[in-house]
Amino acid sequence: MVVPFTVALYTLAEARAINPAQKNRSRAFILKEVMSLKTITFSMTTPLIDEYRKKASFDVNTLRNIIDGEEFVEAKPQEDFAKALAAIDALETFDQGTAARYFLHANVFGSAVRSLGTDRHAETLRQTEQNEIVGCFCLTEVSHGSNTQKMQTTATFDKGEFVFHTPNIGAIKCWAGNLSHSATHAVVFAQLHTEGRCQGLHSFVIQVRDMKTMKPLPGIAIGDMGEKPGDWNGVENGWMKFDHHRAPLWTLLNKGCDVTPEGKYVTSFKSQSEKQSVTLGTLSVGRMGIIMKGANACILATTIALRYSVARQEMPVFEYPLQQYRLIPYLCGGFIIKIFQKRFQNHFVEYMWRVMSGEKSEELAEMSKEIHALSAAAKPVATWMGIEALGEARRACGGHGFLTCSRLNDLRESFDPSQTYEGENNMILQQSSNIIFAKLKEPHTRTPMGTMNYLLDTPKQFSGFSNCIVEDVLSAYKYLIRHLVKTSMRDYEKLKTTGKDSFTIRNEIQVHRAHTLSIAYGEHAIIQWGLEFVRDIAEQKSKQVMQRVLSLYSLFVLDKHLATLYISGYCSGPEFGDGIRSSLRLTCASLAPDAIGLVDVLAPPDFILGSSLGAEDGRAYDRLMEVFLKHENESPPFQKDLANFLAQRSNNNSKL
Ligand SMILES: Cc1cc2nc3c(=O)[nH]c(=O)nc-3n(C[C@H](O)[C@H](O)[C@H](O)COP(=O)(O)OP(=O)(O)OC[C@H]3O[C@@H](n4cnc5c(N)ncnc54)[C@H](O)[C@@H]3O)c2cc1C
Repeated sequence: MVVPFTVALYTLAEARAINPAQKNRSRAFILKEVMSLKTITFSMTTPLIDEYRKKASFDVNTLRNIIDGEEFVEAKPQEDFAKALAAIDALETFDQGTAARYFLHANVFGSAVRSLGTDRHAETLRQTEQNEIVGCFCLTEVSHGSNTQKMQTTATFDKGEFVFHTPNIGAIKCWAGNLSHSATHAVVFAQLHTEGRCQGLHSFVIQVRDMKTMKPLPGIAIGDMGEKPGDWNGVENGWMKFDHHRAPLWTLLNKGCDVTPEGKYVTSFKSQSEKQSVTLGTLSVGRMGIIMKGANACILATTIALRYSVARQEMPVFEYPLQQYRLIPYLCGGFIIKIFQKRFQNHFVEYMWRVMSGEKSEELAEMSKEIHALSAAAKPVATWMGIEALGEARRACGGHGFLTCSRLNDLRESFDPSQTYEGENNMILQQSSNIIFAKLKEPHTRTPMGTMNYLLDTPKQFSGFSNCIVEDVLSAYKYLIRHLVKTSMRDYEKLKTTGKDSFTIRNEIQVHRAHTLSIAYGEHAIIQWGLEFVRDIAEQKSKQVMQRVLSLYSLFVLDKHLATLYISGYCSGPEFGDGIRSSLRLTCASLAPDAIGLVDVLAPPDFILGSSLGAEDGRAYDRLMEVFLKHENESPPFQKDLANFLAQRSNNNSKL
């Protein structure tokens, strides 16, 4: 059974409850089709694409079950959470807007209340889970997004209540999905003022609309931010302005801190930064989900472009090695990022389970930091690859790729903001490197998920290739990461002597240093977990093809670091660089016969893919003609005027 699609029922039912029909496509229809996926068969109507199917060295159904099967979602005790995430994964290949709305309500709003609140928020949580209320998440303000410390909305203790206020235009909350028309409740981040001083950024869960009239409560103004491209138009990204809005004390999400009825601030956090990192740690949930968007973007892009490439006659353009090189690595990226995200999600579900069970161990605190570092590194790595894949796929389909019916431009627009929300990619990479630097000050770097275990090792320089190219790639990454840690820290220490503050110094060591370090850390973890997954595959043909899929992904991402590897002294002379690049070309060519089979493993059914170029029967031209013929309108009125104008011009010219 294929987990993500069969469990779509769960999400679709839930999502429909909170999402007004934004589109004409019927979700009930999708659901019916989705449920029939278990018995999916190919229609075999075009000899050309079927010839390519026959070239696959593995069985598509077997590999599909290995990659996407039920056994892949291991988190049995927390099945509902895992299923909900899997269902969102399925849903967003069809419509990111609906998926985002549901995710924001159930996972971002819900998780914030669950992880930052306490028993007194149990009723809000129950209402969220039962869809009795609709939630949104309000962090960003008009003049501040990435720099969360500078948020200006205030929540001031006054006579046993909090008074929420927006001091200026720049402090208006904005971008919150679900807010414009639907949200009844919001998690709001505001500077908490009590005992005559600001206690820093805190989170609150407040009601924002009357449940019956759906009008904003007194002291709250809400509006919509206007049109956006792609699926995001239906997401209701809204703005909210407070004018001395009063809310009860229990609205403070009070894990680790509270305000007494007398207005006294109490906290068990040792420092502001500890509190800040716990408060914002809730964003990891969103980031983890967004990693899957990177995989989905790669899968949708290459499904469309590779199927079209084999249909593009006379000689299919697929046969050009450059065309293969432009697409197959992204297909491999789709597989490997998906594998990584599923494992990460299993860890995360386990972590959440332990937190909810009340565990307070040092190991759990370590895990929280590691989840934060890894999600902040892997989200940029995955989403950048996904957006690149969609751009390359659009170009690889030539002019027809530009047509709306290819869906590639729509997809690119819809996936684009994944680079920005839940932490702008470049910004959150800083969080990842900061955690790595802090970890390096400890006596050992062993971590619960094992992604930092190697940080204190002394990696060796390149001395020749082994018989496992992925291991070779991992060795190069370890050296690269060590080099980037050393150079970043060296520059940090140097800048410290100039008297600059740590915020400035951290910003100044990003280019070619900490920024690249976080990317390399994320890529290393993705490859390492991919290797462990592939090693465990028992069925030989699937294992062999997945070894090549992993090799190609690993070589493709490492290739981008060659210059830094040479600068670092890891290698000299052409052997290493030539070796990596020739392996890259050879592995890509070796995967060409398997490419269409691999696409079939992860491709959604046609009605979800929604592309004339990428349909599974390979009849791209017939489908294009269907679209062309739909636009064969009655003659437009201006044609008559045009004919008159042309006749007049011709008369005038003949008189000259
Ligand atoms: C479709 C969409 C949905 C969203 N949904 C929500 C939501 O539901 N709730 C919510 O609260 N927010 C939401 N957001 C807002 C989003 O989280 C912010 O846009 C994001 O955090 C970036 O903040 P910003 O837009 O203020 O950019 P800025 O912080 O102004 O950044 C602008 C640019 O400057 C760079 N920059 C900033 N600081 C630094 C630095 N120190 N060093 C180097 N470069 C820097 C950034 O990398 C970025 O490229 C959404 C955004 C989008 C596009």
